[in-house]
Amino acid sequence: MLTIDTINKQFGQKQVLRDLSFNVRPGEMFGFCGANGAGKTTTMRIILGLLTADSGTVTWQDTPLTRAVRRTIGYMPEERGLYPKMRPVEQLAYFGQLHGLGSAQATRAAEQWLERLGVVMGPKDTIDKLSLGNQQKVQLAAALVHDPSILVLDEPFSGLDPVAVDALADGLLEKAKAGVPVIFSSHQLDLVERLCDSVGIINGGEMVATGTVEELRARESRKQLELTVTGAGAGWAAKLPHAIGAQENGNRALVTPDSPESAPAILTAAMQLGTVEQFGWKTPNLAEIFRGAVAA
Ligand SMILES: Nc1ncnc2c1ncn2[C@@H]1O[C@H](COP(=O)(O)OP(=O)(O)OP(=O)(O)O)[C@@H](O)[C@H]1O
Repeated sequence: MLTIDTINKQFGQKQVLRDLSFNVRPGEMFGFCGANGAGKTTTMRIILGLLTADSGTVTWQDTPLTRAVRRTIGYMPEERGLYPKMRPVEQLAYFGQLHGLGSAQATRAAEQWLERLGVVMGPKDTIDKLSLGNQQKVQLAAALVHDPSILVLDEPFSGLDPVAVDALADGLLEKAKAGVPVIFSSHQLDLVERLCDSVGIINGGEMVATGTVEELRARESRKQLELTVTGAGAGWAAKLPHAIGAQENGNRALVTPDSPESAPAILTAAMQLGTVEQFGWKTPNLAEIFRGAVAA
């Protein structure tokens, strides 16, 4: 298991990470979410050993990460670092060899990942001739080419077209299935919700929520009621008792009760206003869970 335990990091006077902890098991996809500047990249750099934490530890299988283990991590940095005048296959094969692959094996892996991620290029194109999205795919291939034992990817999906998103998602799921722990940061919460076994939400350098999407959902559930009421007339939702918030949209409304126990009273009142077609707790999606967690 990859364990990030009580990490703290300060830049100058600014505390950027505060007692940050989370685990990622072999084979687990961990979605790392947080607003801009929340501390995701800093955390990933500490995992990679590119930055040193002021306190706290990063361990893999209960042992502090050595240089040798860190060499087996597939890392996609936020700032992309490719050699613009190299051809993608040469670049990737070079990275593969730096990580210990033989020359033929590295070239074969490079070609496979370029094809798999659908990099569109001419046979002689150097990296600077590729579109930004295709350069991004080459950068991703660089993290994957050496068959990493851990994957740490900083916003790997940003800027990719939907076909490339699916190709990368398949590639990551395959790695996870093979037992690799995969951490990726993303602002695309629908994608995180679809792909990840577990999620961490960081806010101001603190982990404010971790768990499976289902666990986070359970914590956020029973907060909003969804109602459909016909024949009640405009402004009906505002007339409901025990509501501290109501968004009405025609026959439908989202109502925030003052407490979960107020739901029956709200239902009774709605039945007096019109015909209740539908009534129940709203299932929050990850974006709503995220907003709730960072606002708390
Ligand atoms: N080298 C540095 N020196 C000073 N401050 C830094 C440095 N690196 C990051 N920071 C600050 O640390 C905080 C966390 O930044 P970080 O890049 O980790 O956030 P992030 O969650 O990855 O954001 P984003 O989603 O925008 O990429 C920010 O306030 C940033 O300005």
